[in-house]
Amino acid sequence: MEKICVAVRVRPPVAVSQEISNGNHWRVEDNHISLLKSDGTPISGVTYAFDHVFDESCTNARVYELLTKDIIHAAVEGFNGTAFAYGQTSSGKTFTMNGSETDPGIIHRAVKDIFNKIQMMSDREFLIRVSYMEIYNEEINDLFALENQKLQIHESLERGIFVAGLREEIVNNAEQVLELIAAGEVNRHFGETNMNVRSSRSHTIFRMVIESKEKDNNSSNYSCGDAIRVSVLNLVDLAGSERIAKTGAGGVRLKEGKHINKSLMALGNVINKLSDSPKQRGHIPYRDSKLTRILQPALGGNAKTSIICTVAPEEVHVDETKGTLQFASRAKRITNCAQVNEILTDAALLKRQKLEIEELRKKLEGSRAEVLEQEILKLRNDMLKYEADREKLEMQLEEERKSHKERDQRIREQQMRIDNLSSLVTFPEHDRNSVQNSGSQFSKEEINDSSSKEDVFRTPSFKAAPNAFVAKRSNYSRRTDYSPLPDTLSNVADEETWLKMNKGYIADLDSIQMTPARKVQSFPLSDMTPGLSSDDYRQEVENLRRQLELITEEKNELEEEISELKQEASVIGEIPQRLCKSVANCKEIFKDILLTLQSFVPDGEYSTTKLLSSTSEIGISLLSNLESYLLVDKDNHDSFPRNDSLVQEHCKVLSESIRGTITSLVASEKLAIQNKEVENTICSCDYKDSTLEGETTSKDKLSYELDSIKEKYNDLEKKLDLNNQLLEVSREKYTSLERKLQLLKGERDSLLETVSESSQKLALVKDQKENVLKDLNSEVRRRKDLEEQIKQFSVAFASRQRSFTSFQSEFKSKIEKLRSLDTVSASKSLGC
Ligand SMILES: Nc1ncnc2c1ncn2[C@@H]1O[C@H](COP(=O)(O)OP(=O)(O)OP(=O)(O)O)[C@@H](O)[C@H]1O
Repeated sequence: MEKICVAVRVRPPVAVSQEISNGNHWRVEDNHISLLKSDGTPISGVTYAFDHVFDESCTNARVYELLTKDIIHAAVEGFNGTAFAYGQTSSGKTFTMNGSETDPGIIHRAVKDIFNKIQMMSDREFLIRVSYMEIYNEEINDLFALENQKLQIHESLERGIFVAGLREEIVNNAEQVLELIAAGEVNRHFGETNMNVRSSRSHTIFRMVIESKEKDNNSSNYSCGDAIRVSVLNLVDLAGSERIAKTGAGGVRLKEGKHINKSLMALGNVINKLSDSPKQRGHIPYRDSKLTRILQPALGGNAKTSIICTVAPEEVHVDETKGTLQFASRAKRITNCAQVNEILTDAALLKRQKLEIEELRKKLEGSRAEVLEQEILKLRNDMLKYEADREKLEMQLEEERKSHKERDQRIREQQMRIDNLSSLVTFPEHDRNSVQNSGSQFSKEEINDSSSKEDVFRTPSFKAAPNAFVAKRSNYSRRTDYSPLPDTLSNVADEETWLKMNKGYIADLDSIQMTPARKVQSFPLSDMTPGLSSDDYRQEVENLRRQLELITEEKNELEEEISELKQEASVIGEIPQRLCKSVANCKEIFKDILLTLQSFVPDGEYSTTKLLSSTSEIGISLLSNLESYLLVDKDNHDSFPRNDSLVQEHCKVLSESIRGTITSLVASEKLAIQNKEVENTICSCDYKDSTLEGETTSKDKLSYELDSIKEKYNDLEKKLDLNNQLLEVSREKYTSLERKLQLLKGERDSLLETVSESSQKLALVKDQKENVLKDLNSEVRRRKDLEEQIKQFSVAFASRQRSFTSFQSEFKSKIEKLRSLDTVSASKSLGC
């Protein structure tokens, strides 16, 4: 694991635009860069440290030497490498990557350096392919072939991420490459903005694929000439982030600027995520832009990477410069895991073993007897070890076979479970109907929608198992004109897989893993299919099952709540009926009261009769109104709360008018009494006793009736109050019920969402399962090949054993001869 190398380069304060060139505001000291106050002292807290910080006087040669050279050399040795320039517009990215006539840039120097280094490596032969592309407005164009526009990014097991249809030129020397680059530059999108007269309007990626293998010189060493190293070197000149206001972009420039900023933001997001600790990291959004997708192996993957962040020193750019420095700080935290991408073929392995045997044979021939004996012993031991290894391998194979069978079985079981879950997740038709009938808010559209979604999820999109970012080249020697075009576009690995793949692992190719001499590490099966191991798979299905149980529980609870709500609604529905009844009672009582009152009115008292009859009319009409409102409310729940205030108003009017009537009646009563008193004084004394007695009786009767009326009135008022209270309570209940209903609706929606998510997950699991099945099939095929190879090895071992036995007997006889010679010479010397 190694950190990405990050450097910052400050451009000289050139007058790109007269009004914005106003001096230097940054100080560079060693590998630090600080923002200065107006008095030239550094502002505390605005100092950044990087692997290198280059000031304005620094040349491209120095930048190359310190930052990029190692990566270039490593690429020749078989490591993937990426160098890219990042920074705001006009900060010097293109200058750094392409350079000038007098000071060539990184690309130029890298190309020359690669060919120089190759020349020095006389023991290896190289095949170099170059390509040059640009990402313009989120479209990939081939800079070597104008007709290749809008190219697509693909990912395959063999080649990792690649741009399909991109022209690759096989090159033999640096001059040829530089000519090709110059031709490609012509096709690049440049444009003039307020900030830069020649502003790059696209991201460009110059790519070199370096393949090498040892020269076949039949030397008797331990190396294996058939091992192939394949490395990819990307040299990237990004378009600059820009503020539309500053660049003055409009029309085409504005559109370009938007695309540039968007893809740079995606790059920033990827860098942000990668700079988090692996636990917090989560999903890395490589797929958010073409740029991040292409640079994926260089960002947190199997590559050595350097970033040069260019900044403009002027005060007007301070904010952008700070942004660039923050980006650089985050990038500094990213670690990559680069490894030599070496591919060992079967031929190479056999050759290596043959060389070893040859070496031993030579040793045996030229050595003394004891040494020979020791060697024979060693050979025998080795052979026994090989035998043991072979047996172990066979046992492993047997175990693999068994586990494969078990896995198969488990997958079948999981499939059944998934099918069951799928059928559970899909609401049964009668459920849907019942929900709809019971006034549930499941709309037809929603149900149709969910069912249509389900159909979509059922279509599996195949994603193949992962592999590493190296091409399988068992037939390499026969295919020097290897074409970058994909064999099939269906085997596209997903992002997480790719991420895992690039954590330093290299492809599992053919049967390489069984060879002890293999340098590179291979994936165990479980690593090859991250997230798809049977345990994970079972876990996933288990989670889904639990989720489904929860959902079913929630659904049941919701149904219970809905039935409770229905009950409450029916109770509320009855309230207006009850109110209606009590109003009808009130009406009757009111009529009675008025009739009684009228019966007390003496004949001829027109005003009182009129008063009473008008009160009766008003009262009865009010009560009838109230009754009719309640009857309407009974059928129409929506109007219920609105009419409530109206009813209260009517009740108020009614009680006031009744109160008024009674007051006027009491007043007329008093008046009648006064009149009577006056009459009494005028009347003769003879009649005094008898009249007084009669009056007292009628007065008592009247006051008794009045009291009973008052009582009835009070009862009526109480009842009205009660009704009002009831109305208030039912209104509150109605509101709370409505609130509950809203909540339930929300819950139901979220439930539907969860169900659809579960369906999605199920579909995903199905996909994964299919992938696992496919993997398993390929695994079976691989196992078969393996078995075949083991057989071949067994045969080879047997023949070797035979040759060793013959060697042994040959050497034994030689030793015997030597011994007899020794004995003869000893006896001769004794005889002498
Ligand atoms: N280190 C440097 N020394 C001298 N001149 C420089 C340096 N860096 C940049 N320049 C000059 O500044 C101007 C803008 O630089 P350049 O075009 O490389 O910027 P850029 O970051 O690539 O801009 P854009 O993103 O708009 O393409 C050019 O004229 C370039 O020659």
